[in-house]
Amino acid sequence: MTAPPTETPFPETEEPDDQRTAIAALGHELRTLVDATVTTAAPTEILHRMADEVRGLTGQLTGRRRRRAEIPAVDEFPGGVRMYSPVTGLGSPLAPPLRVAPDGDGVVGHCTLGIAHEGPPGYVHGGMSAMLLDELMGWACYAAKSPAMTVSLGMRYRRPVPVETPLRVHARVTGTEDRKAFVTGSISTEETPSVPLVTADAVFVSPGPGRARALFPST
Ligand SMILES: CCCCCCCCCC(=O)SCCNC(=O)CCNC(=O)[C@H](O)C(C)(C)COP(=O)(O)OP(=O)(O)OC[C@H]1O[C@@H](n2cnc3c(N)ncnc32)[C@H](O)[C@@H]1OP(=O)(O)O
Repeated sequence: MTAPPTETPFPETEEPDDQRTAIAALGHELRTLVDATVTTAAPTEILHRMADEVRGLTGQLTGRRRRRAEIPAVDEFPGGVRMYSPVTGLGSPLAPPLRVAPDGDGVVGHCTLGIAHEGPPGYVHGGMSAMLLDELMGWACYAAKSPAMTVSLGMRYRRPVPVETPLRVHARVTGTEDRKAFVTGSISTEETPSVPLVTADAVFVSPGPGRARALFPST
């Protein structure tokens, strides 16, 4: 039977910025590895050797720093840095990562998706498009001073989204009603931002105070 993972907090002497730099450096190398893994033509003996070597490397990432729902010390939640977000996290091997900035009355995100995010050959998986938009629409709610969670998300896939192509994602809150925010979003290429490839409409709801405490006890 496997022993339960031990808690290994960051040493208290480490500055969050130093931790973030190291986390981002590892995230970058892991994303590069993921990209190489899904595009390699290396022979099977190399793949077997790599599997052994990666297993050895994984063994060096000892301990377990986080319990479920615990917010990492390097994060600012809600609305700030999230090092391990699967969308924006510089430390996540899963994230593109999406770079987010304010844009007029909404927010804009920039990223390039790779072959690891492919659905139809040469084009982005529809679930990835939904994930980018869901996240950025959440940022639009936060920018509108109303941190909220998605309760419904409608997607319209108009044209396929190309991989290995710089993308522009946009989102803004179009209206509010009590704790509800109505949000729209779109994905286009950076080259042709006026042509939306995917559009989305969503409803977000800010959890009431009691609900928020129950959902996010670490805040
Ligand atoms: C807080 C910051 C978080 C930032 C993270 C950003 C991450 C990116 C976005 C995500 O991926 S979030 C993850 C996916 N979403 C979820 O897991 C949410 C699951 N849903 C819930 O946990 C609860 O619905 C929620 C906490 C959001 C709200 O529960 P509450 O108990 O506080 O609210 P309530 O159920 O009373 O609903 C409030 C209002 O919203 C309305 N509503 C609920 N679901 C709806 C729906 N599907 N469509 C339209 N309206 C809806 C509901 O009718 C009501 O309207 P009225 O006040 O007019 O009656």
